[in-house]
Amino acid sequence: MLSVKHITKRYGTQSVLRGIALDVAQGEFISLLGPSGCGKTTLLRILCGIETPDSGSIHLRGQDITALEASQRRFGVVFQSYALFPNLSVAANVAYGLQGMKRAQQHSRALEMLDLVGLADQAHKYPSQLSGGQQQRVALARALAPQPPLLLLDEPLSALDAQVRVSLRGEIRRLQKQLGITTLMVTHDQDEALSMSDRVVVMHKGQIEQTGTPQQLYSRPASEFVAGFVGKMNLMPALVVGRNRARVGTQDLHCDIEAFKTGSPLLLGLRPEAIGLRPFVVDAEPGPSASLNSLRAEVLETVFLGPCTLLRLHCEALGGLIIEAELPSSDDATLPVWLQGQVLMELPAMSIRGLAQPLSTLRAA
Ligand SMILES: Nc1ncnc2c1ncn2[C@@H]1O[C@H](COP(=O)(O)OP(=O)(O)OP(=O)(O)O)[C@@H](O)[C@H]1O
Repeated sequence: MLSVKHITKRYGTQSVLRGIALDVAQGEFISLLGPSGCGKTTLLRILCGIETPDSGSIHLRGQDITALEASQRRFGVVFQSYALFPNLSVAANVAYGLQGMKRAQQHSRALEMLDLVGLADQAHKYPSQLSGGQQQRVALARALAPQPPLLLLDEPLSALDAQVRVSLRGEIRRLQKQLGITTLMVTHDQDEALSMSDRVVVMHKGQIEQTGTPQQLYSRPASEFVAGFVGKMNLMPALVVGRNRARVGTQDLHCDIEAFKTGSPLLLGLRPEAIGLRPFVVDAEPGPSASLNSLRAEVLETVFLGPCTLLRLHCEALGGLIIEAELPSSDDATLPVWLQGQVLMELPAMSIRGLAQPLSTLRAA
């Protein structure tokens, strides 16, 4: 439905976007996720038509729209600041973009949209009489009223307090699915991106680092940056020593690294919640098996986080690395006594991923 081809943008000597390419299907909800300054807002502004790229093109349903003005593109846009007209009623704000329609039609369409966002009874009020969350719902109704081909959301929830933000996430997603409107949202909040999107585009230094479903990004991050930005991950420098086997410190680990060549250095990634812990029994320490790597470790610290407890573990065999594990809290939220001193740390082979360049991309290069 939307195709972005090799967009580049410089401001002076700074290269802000470097060869962005992205295809979006009809009805998809895509998040552009990345840290401050990675270029996501610039990309959204280029899509809106309020900024021009230095090179590359944008195609909507096969038509090249790169040279079209923002007003000709007719995209719905919602900004972080609600940008409502303070001197117009809520209904008049929503009707604002419906200039081509007759007045009565404008009004009934505005009421219909306000009904969709649950604000039909607030139509007569002025923006200053509404809460932040309500104002953002009005902005959403206004953006959707002219039935735009594409909805662009620029950090739409970041000005709201935490509770409103979470409930509006669900509301925006429900509405987007109901209307089947193709949507791109800029955010720096990973929870927001993971919970709302069909696919997430992770951006870093003006480039796309990885594109995938929330589940793909979480379970198979392609790089150290994605692993660190989307959730938490233990990172272990390693050397591939055989098929699905890598050495960390003095320890060989079974892991899920099919695509890596023997002899190549790589970074292994392991989520804290994938790690199992058992009591350590002297002389009963099992060695690594093909499915589970069992290693002795010392508990350095435990931090209670509510739904889980974070443990920092020192593992001599892994070259003295500090590994973080997360244990789900029990009913009474107390930790077993054996979680002091020495424990047996179990690292499931299938959860240990390779994060450096896989063999296939090296071959392609
Ligand atoms: N009009 C401009 N003139 C010069 N530099 C700009 C301009 N707009 C953006 N930049 C620079 O381009 C880089 C990317 O900015 P952009 O706003 O796209 O990042 P972002 O990922 O959206 O960050 P944030 O989340 O902080 O908004 C930044 O270093 C910014 O300072």
